[in-house]
Amino acid sequence: MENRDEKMSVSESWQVFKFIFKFLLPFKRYFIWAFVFSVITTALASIMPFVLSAFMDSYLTPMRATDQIIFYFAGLYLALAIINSIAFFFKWNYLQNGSIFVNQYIRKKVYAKIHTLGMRYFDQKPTGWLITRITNDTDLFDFWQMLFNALTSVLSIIIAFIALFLIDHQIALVMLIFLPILLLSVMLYQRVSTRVYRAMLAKRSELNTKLNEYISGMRIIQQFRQESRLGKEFEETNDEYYGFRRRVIQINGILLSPLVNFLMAISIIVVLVMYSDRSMHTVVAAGLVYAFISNVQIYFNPISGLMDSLSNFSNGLVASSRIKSIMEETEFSPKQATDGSVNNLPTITQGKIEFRDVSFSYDGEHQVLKHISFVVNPGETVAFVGHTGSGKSSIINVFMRFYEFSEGQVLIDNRDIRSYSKEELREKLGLVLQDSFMFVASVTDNIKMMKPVITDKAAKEAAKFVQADRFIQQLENGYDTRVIEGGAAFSAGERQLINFARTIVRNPKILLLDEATANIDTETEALIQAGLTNMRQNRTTMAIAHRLSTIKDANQILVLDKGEIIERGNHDELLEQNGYYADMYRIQTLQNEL
Ligand SMILES: Nc1ncnc2c1ncn2[C@@H]1O[C@H](COP(=O)(O)OP(=O)(O)OP(=O)(O)O)[C@@H](O)[C@H]1O
Repeated sequence: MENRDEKMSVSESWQVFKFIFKFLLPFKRYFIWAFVFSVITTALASIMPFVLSAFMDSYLTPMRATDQIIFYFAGLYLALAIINSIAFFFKWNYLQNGSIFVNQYIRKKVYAKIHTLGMRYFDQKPTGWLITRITNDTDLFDFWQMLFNALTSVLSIIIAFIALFLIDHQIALVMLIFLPILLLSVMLYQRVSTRVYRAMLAKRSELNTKLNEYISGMRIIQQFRQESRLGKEFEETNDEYYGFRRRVIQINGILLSPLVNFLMAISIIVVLVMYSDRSMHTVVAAGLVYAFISNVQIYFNPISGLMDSLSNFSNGLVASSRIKSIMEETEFSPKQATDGSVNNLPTITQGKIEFRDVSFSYDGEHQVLKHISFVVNPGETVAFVGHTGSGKSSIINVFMRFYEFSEGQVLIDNRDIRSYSKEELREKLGLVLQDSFMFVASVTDNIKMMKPVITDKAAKEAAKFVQADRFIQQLENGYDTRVIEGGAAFSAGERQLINFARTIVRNPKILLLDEATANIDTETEALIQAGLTNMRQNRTTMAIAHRLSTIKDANQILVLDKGEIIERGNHDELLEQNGYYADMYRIQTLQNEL
């Protein structure tokens, strides 16, 4: 994706620009006001030297300037300076606020969009890449500022030129010669700086991706002593990033101000030479020379700003093209037929589940589920067993609507799963994964998942129900103990118990247990098996388990192999079949005995 940074065609840039404009429009009034105040400050900057020039030429000769005249000119100059400062204050405020609002708005939109995307999208995008888009790229979305700066720079040049022309049209026309040279330097700067700047941004994105990977994988990194290798890798990327940053500084240092200042110095010399030449034949008013030179400065000064704006503009376009690609992403989370409607939505009352000839692939090429069919009656438990990678979790992924399936039908209470609203499915399907994520909040809030309708009492009851109460009571602050990010201070088993409570407090009709007891030691497991049995009462359950002892009592056990069901029946029936399940069971029993 970063490689897209290299070059954008004109039509691509235009598309991106149109896309950007949609986000800028709601905030246009900030920029219109900023522009109005900017016209005032620019005009005043050009006018103020005239006041001084008039004073210098008319009164700066012996005995001419009376107290009253000095007072009059000083007052006028001061009044203009005050108006200028006030106008500058408003210009600055409108501009900065407008930019902040645009950034805030686009970030909110990108974040909201990400929530509509399906798991398939997240499978493909590194987390660090996404974080960079939402944080850094949205910051580069400062188009109003850039457009504004470019516009006011041009305006400033035009006003200054008019002033020069009014003072002395002959010398003013000579000043025009500098314009193509200035434009050439703008183009040169843009070409050189954009390339380096983009490379720097790409490195920053890479750095974020790496950082995210390192922090999330810290445990494995430490376990396998990867610190020094990854440290070196990080250092290399970091060095490269700072290398590009230094080059950006060097380019700016050489091209941005010094070049423009140098050209300005030459033009001032030209002005002085021309005025000197003129003074040979006629009287040259010093005040006018001062006003002219002041306006020459106003004429040149915006050029560095213009260079900067144009360069930021093209970098912003690249950043925006990446934001655009997220906003136009169509890898949505699977749609429900009832999306958008609020009335007559069906509800799950029984909890009957049926898979009819379901096939599924993550990438559209490799089928990971092939013609899966089974029925689970309300209140019954179906268990999936099989080798690693045989497709057990994929059945749950399909059922949870994390991914769209291509063939067959999934039914709940004899209705197509797509006919239920997302909210109904999230409410009635309780998923317990192998490892559960905990949020930075109290234990109670982690059970309630910040849902206000769930009372503290209900949260505690749920914890008791799944046998989590005992360990929570032993925590320093009991249910009020604050959980640190990810629940790192809890054991995996403790996190799992809280997860059980979190699931059960919502009273789901259907339970999905994906290796739910894998992280719990045998002693704790014995304790919570009772809790799990309670949880399963009056609920339809789909359970995945490697330890067959935990699913012996399931009404139905489906044995999967390479995405197909190869055996089905209850524990006794499967032992009788003497196939794959019976083998697995014998091996596990033997291991336990040993
Ligand atoms: N997000 C994904 N994108 C692409 N392929 C995937 C994805 N998740 C799983 N797979 C592939 O689908 C197949 C089935 O995986 P699944 O996770 O369903 O197996 P499983 O039986 O649950 O395995 P385990 O017991 O190890 O959890 C595997 O070949 C796996 O590589």
